[in-house]
Amino acid sequence: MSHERPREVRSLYGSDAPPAVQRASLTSGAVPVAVYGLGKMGLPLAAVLAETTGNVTGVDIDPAVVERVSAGESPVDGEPGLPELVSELVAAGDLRATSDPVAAASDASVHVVIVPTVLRGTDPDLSSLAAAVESIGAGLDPGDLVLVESTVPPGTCADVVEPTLAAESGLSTDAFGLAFCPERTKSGRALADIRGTHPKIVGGRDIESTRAARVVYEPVTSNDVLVAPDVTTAECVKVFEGVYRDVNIALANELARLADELAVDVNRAIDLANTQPFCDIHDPGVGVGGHCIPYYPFFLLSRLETPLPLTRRARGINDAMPSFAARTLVQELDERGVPADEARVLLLGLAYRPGVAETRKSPAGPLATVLSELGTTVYGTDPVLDESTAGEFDLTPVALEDVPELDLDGVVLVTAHPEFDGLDWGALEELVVVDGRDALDLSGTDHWVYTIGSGVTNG
Ligand SMILES: NC(=O)c1ccc[n+]([C@@H]2O[C@H](COP(=O)([O-])OP(=O)(O)OC[C@H]3O[C@@H](n4cnc5c(N)ncnc54)[C@H](O)[C@@H]3O)[C@@H](O)[C@H]2O)c1
Ligand SMILES: CC(=O)N[C@@H]1[C@@H](OP(=O)(O)OP(=O)(O)OC[C@H]2O[C@@H](n3ccc(=O)[nH]c3=O)[C@H](O)[C@@H]2O)O[C@H](CO)[C@@H](O)[C@@H]1O
Repeated sequence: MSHERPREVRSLYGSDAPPAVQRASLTSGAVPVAVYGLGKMGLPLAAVLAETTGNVTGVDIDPAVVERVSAGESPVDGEPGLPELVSELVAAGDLRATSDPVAAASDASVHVVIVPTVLRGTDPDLSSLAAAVESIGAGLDPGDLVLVESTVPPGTCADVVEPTLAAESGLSTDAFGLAFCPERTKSGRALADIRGTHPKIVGGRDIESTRAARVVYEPVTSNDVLVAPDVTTAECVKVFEGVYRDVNIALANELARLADELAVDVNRAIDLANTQPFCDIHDPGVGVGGHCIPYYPFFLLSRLETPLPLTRRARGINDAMPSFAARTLVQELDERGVPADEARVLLLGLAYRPGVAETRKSPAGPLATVLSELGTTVYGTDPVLDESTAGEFDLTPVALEDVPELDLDGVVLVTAHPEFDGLDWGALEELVVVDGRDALDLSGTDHWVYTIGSGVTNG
């Protein structure tokens, strides 16, 4: 009896092999995959793709990242399961790393781009994306598929990625596939999110690109793969999610300002309003930080002619929250006879979100600056940051265990890390506290407490 070997394909775009053969080729490693960018999101993505296909080359321009991944180590901290997974995959030969993007691009037939788009001022800087795409173009073959996961301004795939790939490869645009497939992960949950917390969105430059992108992601996610009508719509999905969040939080912050005039606890009003299924007002707070939400509005604002007054105003409202917190603190200190230039104030939590060692756009930055400019002595403590990172701000970093030794007048809770639950507030001298996250219950202490959204909650 003769056993015919199942036909294998090496590339997916334009393949007329049966879907089962294409899927089996991907999951058996016959379709080589390259992932460009091995950062906080790129490495988890490369790992999940390697787990699915057994044949992934990760590319990074940082030689230290390549060296560590090649040694089976994870340079990314704070992602449960990632160190073990990288170690296993590298030992098995399923995941490799290189700093030679053109060699990786020549070997691979599926190329996944997950490099960052940062802002220069308020302008999106596409230089990392352009560099990665140029390298891919230099190694691009007919039948290859390029999948962009990096969040980008809508229009980037059509205006930048496709022409660059065509120019660098010398191929006509119908020889290769291109789809935008946004990363929908949250730091600290990357592996679980990539494996299927949310539906995966794919939007191809043409129907064939969308089809080929589905072949890649269907075995990766346990969730649905949803098709966007085109590549630019898929780009909008990710940016719109971020803008929605920013605008919604701005509404919450605006409503929070009513607490004093109306003498109501706006936080509780929001909680109760949200029991109606059509209402989902987010949480007011001391500000909106991180590497995503404060940036994405500018992916629209800086590139499009249509005025977007709501989006722009929301950014301004959220950016004004650190000053509001500082003003509230300084006013109360002043009423107690402690002028700003004699006050000693501690910022609790400098990272932008609990449990994530990231400080970009953290409200702690402007808060520390505003207070320092008033002559206040500012300290900061954060259990997830090392001293040099905490020292990036206009403040003196202190370890959490040394907080009781400080002779403080005021505290602002910026980020409610769970480690702060252990603070013995009763042992601290009477303080002015601004709770920027509706996270403290200091009833039973002598501290005067102003909670953003609730007003004076103790004192
Ligand atoms: N971090 C998140 O929570 C998150 C969530 C969703 C989406 N995203 C999106 O994912 C993308 C990547 O974000 P991240 O947090 O992983 O970034 P990161 O800053 O942690 O890592 C980026 C990596 O890319 C590398 N790099 C830069 N230019 C390169 C190039 N030309 N070729 C190869 N490697 C290059 C850098 O050396 C770095 O290791 C961004 O577009 C971001 O918007 C991030
Ligand atoms: C829906 C969601 O989870 N999206 C995530 C988001 O993740 P993130 O890590 O940026 O975290 P967020 O929770 O959005 O917080 C940002 C800042 O807003 C403050 N905030 C938050 C909620 C609120 O009601 N009131 C607030 O004031 C908070 O303190 C912090 O400073 O962006 C990623 C990249 O696109 C996404 O991938 C990821 O899905």
